Amino acid sequence: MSESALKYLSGPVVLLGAGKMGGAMLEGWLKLGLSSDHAIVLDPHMPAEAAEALAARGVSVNPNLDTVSAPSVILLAVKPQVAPDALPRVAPLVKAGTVVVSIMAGRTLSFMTDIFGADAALVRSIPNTPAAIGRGVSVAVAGPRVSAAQRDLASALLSAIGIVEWIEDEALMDAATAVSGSGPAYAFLLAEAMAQAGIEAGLPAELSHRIARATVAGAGALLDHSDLPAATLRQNVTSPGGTTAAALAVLMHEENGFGPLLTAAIAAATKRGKELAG
Ligand SMILES: NC(=O)c1ccc[n+]([C@@H]2O[C@H](COP(=O)([O-])OP(=O)(O)OC[C@H]3O[C@@H](n4cnc5c(N)ncnc54)[C@H](OP(=O)(O)O)[C@@H]3O)[C@@H](O)[C@H]2O)c1
Ligand code: PRO
Repeated sequence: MSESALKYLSGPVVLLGAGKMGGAMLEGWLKLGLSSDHAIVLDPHMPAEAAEALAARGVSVNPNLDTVSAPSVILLAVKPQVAPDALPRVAPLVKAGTVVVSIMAGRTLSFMTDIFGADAALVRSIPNTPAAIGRGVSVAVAGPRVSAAQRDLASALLSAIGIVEWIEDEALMDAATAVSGSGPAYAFLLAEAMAQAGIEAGLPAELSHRIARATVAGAGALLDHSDLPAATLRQNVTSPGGTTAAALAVLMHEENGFGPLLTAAIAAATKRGKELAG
């Protein structure tokens, strides 16, 4: 039900918050066939130029809410911290048949139920920024009122920006957010840190940045194209007694290596997700 789900919606898709992630999702939907006259963006401080560019493509930007007909979907893409102010404004738009999909980190189905009511069909999800090139990863959990058709529609909206993994247990969402939601930042940090380390090892700065970036990107592409486990791809780089083995002895140190460091980082992100729950 992917493309046709977006092409033949009965009501509009309302996007609350057209920032980095919401904006990338809107682009994905329009590319996959959502008619622009079925797209409504609510983002009160959007720069005039961006609002005009969307309006020129037929998207309705910040219309009077009284003129909005029963939405098929409302996608909540504001920051979790502004949710208590921003969400009640769209609550009256929720009608029978509307599915509300959140991409807010931390904010729980229970938090949304308090705003939209116990009868509302609610999905909590977490995408990531490779969504901007259609390579996102989204993890999603459906609330009890979500019908099979609404789950398919939420899947179609999230599939427009990459792959979707549905889970049944909402308690896993903060850890999933820490791994895939925040995860691209860890990979970008790896490229930054490798470039800096190369400079400290004597490489000219520009060369170091270029080869570190291309190496992280190339390794990601190889991981994507290969059927081999990541550990095998790593072993394929590692000649016995060679240079990689010397580096990995540092990076795979049981106490101070990458493993315990990432475990601590992901625990910190998971904890922050719980704090944002509200
Ligand atoms: N970025 C990520 O990697 C990522 C990944 C997964 C999930 N998320 C989630 O996605 C959500 C958005 O994150 P983001 O990175 O896209 O942030 P962002 O770029 O700041 O986007 C949020 C947008 O909402 C707008 N906004 C603020 N108050 C609003 C209101 N009352 N009504 C409507 N729009 C309002 C903001 O406008 P102003 O700039 O004018 O305030 C901004 O355009 C967050 O909940 C985050 O947890 C983000
Ligand atoms: N970006 C959001 C944050 O940092 C959610 C996951 C990625 O909170």
